[in-house]
Amino acid sequence: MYTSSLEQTLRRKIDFKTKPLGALGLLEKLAFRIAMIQKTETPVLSDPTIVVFAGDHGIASEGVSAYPPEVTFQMVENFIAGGAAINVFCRQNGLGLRVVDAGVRYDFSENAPIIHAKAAPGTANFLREPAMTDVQLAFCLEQGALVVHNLRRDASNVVGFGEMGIGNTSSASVLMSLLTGLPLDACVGRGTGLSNEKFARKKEILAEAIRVNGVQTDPREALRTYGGFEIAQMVGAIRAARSAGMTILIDGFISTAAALVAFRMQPNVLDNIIFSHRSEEQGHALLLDYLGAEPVLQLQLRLGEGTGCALAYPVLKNAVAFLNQMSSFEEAGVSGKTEEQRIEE
Ligand SMILES: O=C(O)c1ccc[n+]([C@@H]2O[C@H](COP(=O)([O-])O)[C@@H](O)[C@H]2O)c1
Ligand SMILES: Cc1cc2nc[nH]c2cc1C
Repeated sequence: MYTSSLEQTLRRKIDFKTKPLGALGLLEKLAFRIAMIQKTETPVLSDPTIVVFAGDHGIASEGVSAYPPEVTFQMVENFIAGGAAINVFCRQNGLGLRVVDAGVRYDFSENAPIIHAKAAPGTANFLREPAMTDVQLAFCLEQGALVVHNLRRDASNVVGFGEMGIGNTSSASVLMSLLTGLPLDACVGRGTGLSNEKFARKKEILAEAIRVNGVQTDPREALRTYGGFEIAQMVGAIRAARSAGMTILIDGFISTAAALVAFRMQPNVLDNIIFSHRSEEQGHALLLDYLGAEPVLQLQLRLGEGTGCALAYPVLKNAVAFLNQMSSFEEAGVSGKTEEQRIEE
C-alpha cells in the first residue's frame, strides 16, 4: 500500500516519543488523524466551536418521544440563557458555541443570539407524507454549509456538531436502517427514555412509516423523506467542513446518523470525522461499527446537544499537545528502539 511521506514522518515522530511503542493508544491515532487532516506534522487546533442545530419533528405528534415537542423550543431558550449542559461543557473546555434554528416550531426573537435558518416550523409527519420538500432539503443543505463557511472564515479549524429536536431519534433510526440495510428493530432505541409500552409502539409506528413512504435507499431521498431539518443542516455542514479541511467532531446517535447520510453522499467525509463518544442509545454502537469508527469516549451519555463533542475535545487537545511538545528518545537522551526494531513490530 502507498504511504505518503507525511504519513511516514508522522509515524516516526509518534513512535520516537519517549514512551513504549504504542503506549499512548488512541491518543496516537487521534494525533495522527488530526495531523493528516491538516497536512502538517505540527497541527494546531484553533477556535474550536460546537454548532447545535435545532428542529422540530412532525412525527413527534405520534407519541414517539418521552417528552413533549415544545421542549425543543424551550431547550433552545435554555441554550440562549447559557443554562444547558452544552453551555457548561463549552465554558469548561474553552469552546465556542453557535445555536442554529434549523426549523423549530416557534419563533425566537429576531435579535436572539442564534443563527436564524428556519426551513419551516417543523417537518411534516413522515407517518403520512415525506418529512420535507425538495426545496426545504436544498435550503437545509445550503444553510448548514453556510454556517461552516462563516466559522472557517473566522479562523476556526475544528468544529463539533450536535442537535436538539424532540422526536429526532425516530428520524435517525429510520435513516440508519434504510442506509445500512440493518433491521429496523436493531436501529430503534428509547431516545429520551420511553417506557416498554411506548418503545414497542415507536417501533410499530416507524415500521408503518416505511410501509407508507417506501424503502428509500438513496441518501438524499431517505433524508428528505425521513429526516429532520436539523439533521439535514448537519449533513450540509459536515460536507462543507470536509471540503474546508476542518477536523470534525460528531456527537451521539442522531449526529452519527447525519454523518452516515453525508458519508453515503460523499464517502471521503470520514477522513475528517472523529466520533466523540458511544452513546447509550440502542443502535449507536452498531452504527459506529458500520462506519468503522472508534469513538473517543464511552460515558453512557444519551443527551445530544453536542455534549459528547465538548467532552471529547480536551482529549484531542492533549493528543495534539503530545505530538507537538513531547521529547523524542534522542532529544531526552533516553534509550529507545532502533528503526529496524520499530518497523519489525
Ligand atoms: O445523542 C444521543 O445519542 C441522543 C440519544 C437520545 C436522545 N437524544 C436527544 O433527545 C432528543 C431525541 O429523543 P427522542 O426520544 O425525542 O427521539 C433530541 O433532542 C436528542 O438531542 C440524544
Ligand atoms: C430536557 C431535554 C434536554 C435535551 N437536550 C437534548 N435533548 C433533550 C431532550 C430533553 C427532554
